[in-house]
Amino acid sequence: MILQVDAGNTRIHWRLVEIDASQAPIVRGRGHVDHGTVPDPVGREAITGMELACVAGEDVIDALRRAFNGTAGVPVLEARTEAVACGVSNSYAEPEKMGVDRWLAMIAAYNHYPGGVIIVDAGTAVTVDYVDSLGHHLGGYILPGLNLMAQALGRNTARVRGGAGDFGSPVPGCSTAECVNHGIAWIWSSAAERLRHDQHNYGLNTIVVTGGDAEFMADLLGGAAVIEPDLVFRGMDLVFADTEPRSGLRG
Ligand SMILES: Nc1ncnc2c1ncn2[C@@H]1O[C@H](COP(=O)(O)OP(=O)(O)OP(=O)(O)O)[C@@H](O)[C@H]1O
Ligand SMILES: CC(C)(CO)[C@@H](O)C(=O)NCCC(=O)O
Ligand SMILES: [K+]
Repeated sequence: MILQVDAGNTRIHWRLVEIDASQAPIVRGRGHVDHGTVPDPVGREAITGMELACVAGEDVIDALRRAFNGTAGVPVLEARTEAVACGVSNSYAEPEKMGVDRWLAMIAAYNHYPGGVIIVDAGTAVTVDYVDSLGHHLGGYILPGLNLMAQALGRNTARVRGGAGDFGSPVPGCSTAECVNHGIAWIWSSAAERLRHDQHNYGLNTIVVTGGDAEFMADLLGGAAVIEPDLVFRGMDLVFADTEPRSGLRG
């Protein structure tokens, strides 16, 4: 079995994947980056490889490497952003500067949704990427995530405090908490309109949404979006398809 780990800036997500024809996910879990959580799935001895995608700090990568190389002795493959992979070509002049979560999500989305795709990853930050029907990354956006917007307001003002994470609807707010929360809903509903506009303009078939706030974003996009929680992991499935131990066991 392969342990896949996606380490973001807020949370670490992981899943165990069977290496047979099905390559089916078996168990999954998540932990908080702050707590230095290292995935500890049942039957660690059954893990024959680890695949890692990390946009968190080097300390997080080191902790994961130590935990698995050290105690389990399994090979650790770390995904890197490249200029070209699995049909997708990167628009960055310096591809290694692009977060590998974005890159893997683009690869998975392009390979599963033909005809051009917009990828929205609503995590700590919200990233938006456009990939056309030929696999060309047209470019993207990096925005503060929903919680980050509320936190930034709270941190930099004396009297503005958000509510409890329920952003509600974009109607005008009538209290500080409502003004903050509805403001966030309002900004993102405008962004959703913009996304649908760009989708049409650039001729992209599908909008795929992933990340901790995927449902919130998909609601704003109405029927226009597909929620795909495992986009980063599915990108790993593709970029690591020909590496050990996957390739060996597939025969
Ligand atoms: N139980 C939860 N714990 C933490 N965040 C949550 C939770 N439920 C929803 N969220 C939302 O999910 C966001 C984090 O998304 P995600 O888990 O994709 O983070 P991440 O992978 O660390 O992000 P990134 O990849 O941008 O660093 C938070 O900003 C928050 O708005
Ligand atoms: C933007 C985030 C934080 C989203 O997780 C990540 O992809 C990242 O750290 N990116 C590096 C900068 C870039 O992608 O251009
Ligand atoms: K993420």
